Amino acid sequence: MVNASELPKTFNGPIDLGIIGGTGLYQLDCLEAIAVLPPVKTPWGQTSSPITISKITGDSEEHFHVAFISRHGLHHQFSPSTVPFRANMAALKHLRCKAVLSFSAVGSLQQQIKPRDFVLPQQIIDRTKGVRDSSYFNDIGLVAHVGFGEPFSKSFAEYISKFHGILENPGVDEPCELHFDIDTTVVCMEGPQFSTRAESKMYRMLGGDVINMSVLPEAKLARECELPYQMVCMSTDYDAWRDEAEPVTVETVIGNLQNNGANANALASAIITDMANKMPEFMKTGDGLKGSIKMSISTKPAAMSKDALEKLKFLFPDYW
Ligand SMILES: CSC[C@H]1O[C@H](OP(=O)(O)O)[C@H](O)[C@@H]1O
Ligand SMILES: Nc1ncnc2[nH]cnc12
Repeated sequence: MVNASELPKTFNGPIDLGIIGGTGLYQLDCLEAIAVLPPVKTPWGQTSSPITISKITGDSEEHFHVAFISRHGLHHQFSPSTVPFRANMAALKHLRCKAVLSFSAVGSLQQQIKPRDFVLPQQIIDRTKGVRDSSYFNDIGLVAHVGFGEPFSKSFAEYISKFHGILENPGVDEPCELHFDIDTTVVCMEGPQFSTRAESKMYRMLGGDVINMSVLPEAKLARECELPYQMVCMSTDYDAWRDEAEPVTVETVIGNLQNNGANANALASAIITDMANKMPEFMKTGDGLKGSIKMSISTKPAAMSKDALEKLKFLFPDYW
């Protein structure tokens, strides 16, 4: 394998898929890098990590390009509250990604979602504390309200769920499952501390299935960038709701990261290979999101701030 420092630091063509790796997934070994962009500067700050660009050649010799960002940085230096979420999503949009696939280590709030199972949530409950910058449209002079009733891309989730057979659980009798249902809900808490037992039980009452600290504002920002977005949640623990068991610790999480990482690589590899052979419809059409941001702007053109518009050109060079 070529040393990252010997690879080009620029890449000019459009990227097809953006991938965000979370805890324990700081790179995707299934991908061979062709360029490594140093942390990208955006109007919302610098990305949390360099962006690794990879090229996959499909059956028809067409090239498919992937950009990978490590959410917490290559050395896990950004806590969930300090991840530069706006910069990360803006960089993927600027690179002209057509969709974003995100990975996250989560706690399970349901008995049937075992540690090492994967989950494709379709709903979110927001338990963050308002300390994260969660919009590109919160400045004076450019206000927009995007629809967020269905925060994930159902088409993308359906596409991913085709590959459920890929997950392995070596040395354990029970197979790893891929859970996907229209009501499956991820709770996003602020952290960095884990939940109390009482909170964990409350999240179950609210209808939570899994819990993490990072789906927000990532999913909101993807929506504001008109990007189809799906998070693959990888269960590492049973959080704190089970009275008979010790509440989650980081050791429990780490204990399951290795298997989850291997399955994440296998799943990503299958998805990318399939996409390289035939681009899925939701990526070709934009999954109904194309042009949505223009319709969501409330500010009258005469009152729009030049500064705000200038920043947004980074995301939407053709809109204003
Ligand atoms: C180390 S456990 C808590 C940590 O793990 C998850 O990270 P990510 O979503 O980036 O995989 C969770 O959201 C917390 O940030
Ligand atoms: N129990 C938990 N709560 C929040 N984030 C997590 N990430 C992994 N396990 C978690």
